[in-house]
Amino acid sequence: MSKFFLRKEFWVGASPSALRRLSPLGHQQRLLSSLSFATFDVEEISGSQPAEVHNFVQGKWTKSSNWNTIVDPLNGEPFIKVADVNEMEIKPFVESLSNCPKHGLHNPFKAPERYLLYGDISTKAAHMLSQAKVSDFFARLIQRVSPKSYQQALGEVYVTRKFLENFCGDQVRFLARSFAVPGNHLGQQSHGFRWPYGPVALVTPFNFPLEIPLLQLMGALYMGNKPVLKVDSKVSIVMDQMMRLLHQCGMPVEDVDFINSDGKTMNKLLSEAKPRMTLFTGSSRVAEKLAIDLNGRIKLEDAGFDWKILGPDVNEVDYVAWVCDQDAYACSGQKCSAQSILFMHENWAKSSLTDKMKGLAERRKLEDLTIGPVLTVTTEAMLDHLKSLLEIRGSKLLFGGEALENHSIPKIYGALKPTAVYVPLEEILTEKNFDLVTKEIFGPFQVVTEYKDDQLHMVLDALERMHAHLTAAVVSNNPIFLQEVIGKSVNGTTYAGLRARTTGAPQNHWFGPAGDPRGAGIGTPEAIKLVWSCHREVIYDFGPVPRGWEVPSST
Ligand SMILES: N[C@@H](CCC=O)C(=O)O
Repeated sequence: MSKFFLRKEFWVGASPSALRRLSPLGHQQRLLSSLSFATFDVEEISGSQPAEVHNFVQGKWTKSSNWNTIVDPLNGEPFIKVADVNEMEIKPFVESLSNCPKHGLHNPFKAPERYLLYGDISTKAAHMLSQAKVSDFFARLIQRVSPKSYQQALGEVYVTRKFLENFCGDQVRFLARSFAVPGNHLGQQSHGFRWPYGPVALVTPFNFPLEIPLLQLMGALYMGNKPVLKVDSKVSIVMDQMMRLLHQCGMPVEDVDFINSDGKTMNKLLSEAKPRMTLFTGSSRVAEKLAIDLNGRIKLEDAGFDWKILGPDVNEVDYVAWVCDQDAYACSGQKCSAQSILFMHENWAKSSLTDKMKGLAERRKLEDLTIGPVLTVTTEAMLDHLKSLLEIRGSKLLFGGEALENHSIPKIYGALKPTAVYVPLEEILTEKNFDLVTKEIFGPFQVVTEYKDDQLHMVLDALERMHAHLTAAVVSNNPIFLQEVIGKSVNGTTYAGLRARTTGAPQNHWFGPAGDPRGAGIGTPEAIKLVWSCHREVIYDFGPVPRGWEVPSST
């Protein structure tokens, strides 16, 4: 088949056969019947055969009076119908959440067998995800709604599976491990327990349709909470199918509610059902609003204007250029961990690094989704931002800076070539430019700058002035340099060393912002315990009362 035909077929409607070619399983049949949990064949979803996303509440799948139509990000065809709950329809969700007591569905003193149940559910779900046809189903479904390369989508499924494997067997109960401290007298001992919040809410974004909601959802459940889950409607189809898989793996149907609605309805649900804790992953703007609306009962994994600093020691230029390319442009830059600014030591600036980055960026193509639609920023907005940056004295376009061509990505979404713009460090730091330069563009866009040895303090000043502190990379094997930068910065997930990156945190790395008491984490046992449980201390004091004890004088 000619290249031309492939390309054309791609834009005219992402036909099932063209889409199938994106997956290495290729023409191997994905029989719907062989995926007992799935309600559609992922390759067949199209304008003429739209898939449906339902809600799940009080143990049942439900529809609603309104349907929200999601368009195919590759061709604008309305291809998914989401049952959209409106403000008049939230009652069952409010009741369901309100039925869960503050002490949760389980805790160390109540239904401890449920810790084991969740170990079993994790074992089964991990096993299902380890089957090629199941992981392919989810990888392709992710690609359909949040376009990224097959490898990136499969990576998301892999992280999810590994996470589930980490919490098989007794590992869920070990999350609720308590400790004891001897008391002051015989019979007294203090015990610290991990306690659930009870009814909780979980709101997750479009960019990791499986990894973020699943990891957080399971964390919430492991610790004994009852969550209501809301995923960005553009991608909630993925968790609709995952919920079905979890039910098959033995998850009690009363344990999780799943709602699709607009933000206003969700806000109403939260204010009426009063979850004891809400985990929000998404934009800082919404995060700040929710923090007020929910009186601070919230944990956040919000935006990141994530930085990478290349230290004075230049080594492995090809490798470092490749990591920069992945960090800035994989998933079209739509990772909260994406590299937004690169501070290069002048030694790197003299190397071939930026040329190599340009070469790598130019390899990316829409055909395999190594570059693709930007779901929350339009092409125009990205080009306008670029224009404003190019007005700064001394700035220049390094590469990209143009809209993608020959595509049918709808206008509501962005389509930009991987872009890097150089802005001088002195200019970044000015009062006038700082906010502009450090504005996060959730797309394939990065700022590059350069510093000299005696300007490291200016780089550190820039880090100090930034607002979000999610991921960071310090690319150097010089321990003194690393010490200086790590000691004077705060980002929650910081990679250090020649192979440092900002993205691609697997389930075994804590991932989350630091420097904010509301900061949440995802992935590790520590993240689960911090986000989804609180400390409860039970102080046993059995006696005996000392022989001969007498009532003392009042104090
Ligand atoms: N593992 C993903 C982030 C998941 C977000 O919570 C990354 O490293 O970009």
